[in-house]
Amino acid sequence: MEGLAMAFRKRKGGVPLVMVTAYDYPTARVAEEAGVDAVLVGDSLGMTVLGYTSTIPVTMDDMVHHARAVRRGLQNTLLVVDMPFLAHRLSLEETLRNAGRLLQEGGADAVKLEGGREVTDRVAALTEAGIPVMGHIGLTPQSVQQLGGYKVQGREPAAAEKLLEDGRRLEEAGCFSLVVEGVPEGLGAKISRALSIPVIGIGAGAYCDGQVLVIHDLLGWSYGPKPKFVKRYAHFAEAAVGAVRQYATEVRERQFPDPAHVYDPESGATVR
Ligand SMILES: Nc1nc(=O)c2c([nH]1)NC[C@@H]1CN(c3ccc(C(=O)N[C@@H](CCC(=O)O)C(=O)O)cc3)CN21
Ligand SMILES: CC(C)C(=O)C(=O)O
Ligand SMILES: [Mg+2]
Repeated sequence: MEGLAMAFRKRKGGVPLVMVTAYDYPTARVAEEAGVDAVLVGDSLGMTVLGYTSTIPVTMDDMVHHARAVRRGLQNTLLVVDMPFLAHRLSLEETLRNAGRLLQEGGADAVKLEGGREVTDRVAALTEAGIPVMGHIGLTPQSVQQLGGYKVQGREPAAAEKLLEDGRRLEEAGCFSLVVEGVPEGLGAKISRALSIPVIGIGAGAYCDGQVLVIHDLLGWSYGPKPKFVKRYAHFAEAAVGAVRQYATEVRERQFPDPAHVYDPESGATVR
């Protein structure tokens, strides 16, 4: 018996790994029933379910709250929870305390944190403390103010080389897997080939060891930005508006509730 994160790490080189975000009990149930390999409680929850325009306002308490709901919806699926803005930036001690909360209170199997070579000391400390860490480089949304928007990263050769080296150092520091976001397909391929841990891409092309998408994006239930890498597999927002409209019409036309949805229905329409 070994941990889910270590089992995930070993699956590099096989069938591509599938990760999807979840933010609450129903999205977790959907992910697990669909048979994904890992679920991520992403700090993207700030945008998808809390209505913020970035991930910056998301707090540790937010992450714990949503992780607990997702945990209740999962049985055997690896649960990774994002460290939110600054949760791993203040000190080693704060980093350990925050990651510890995600495991102890949130029920996470592993944490994910944004950053390259500048966070390898924290990756090593967490790993030594028994906390599996997934890295995240490239388009790192917590640095949106510095990046000047959600822009593709690593297009210049020097920037690409730096990201590749960041990946190498994160693996060396102990990451069991690495998310690479928003880079040209060739760089996603190069990083995946260079590392021995699974590289999970989002907007990083077809040659990564796995893919991750925000569940609201793939369900067609997002209201925020629409990155090029998103493919919609359903149209939930449209379907939901249609359903609520129909309900409203039926109430206004006294078609709902009908006898099937009433206790001890009266026999005639004359009661009204
Ligand atoms: N719903 C949702 N899906 C996500 O994938 C996601 C979030 N929210 N929130 C956090 C970050 C933000 N993400 C984003 C947001 C926008 C773009 C975007 O519009 N990118 C441009 C690239 C422009 C360029 O060429 O540099 C695009 O057109 O795809 C990318 C990633 C990814 N993450
Ligand atoms: C998109 C993934 C990688 C993420 O970090 C998030 O959902 O917050
Ligand atoms: Mg995130």
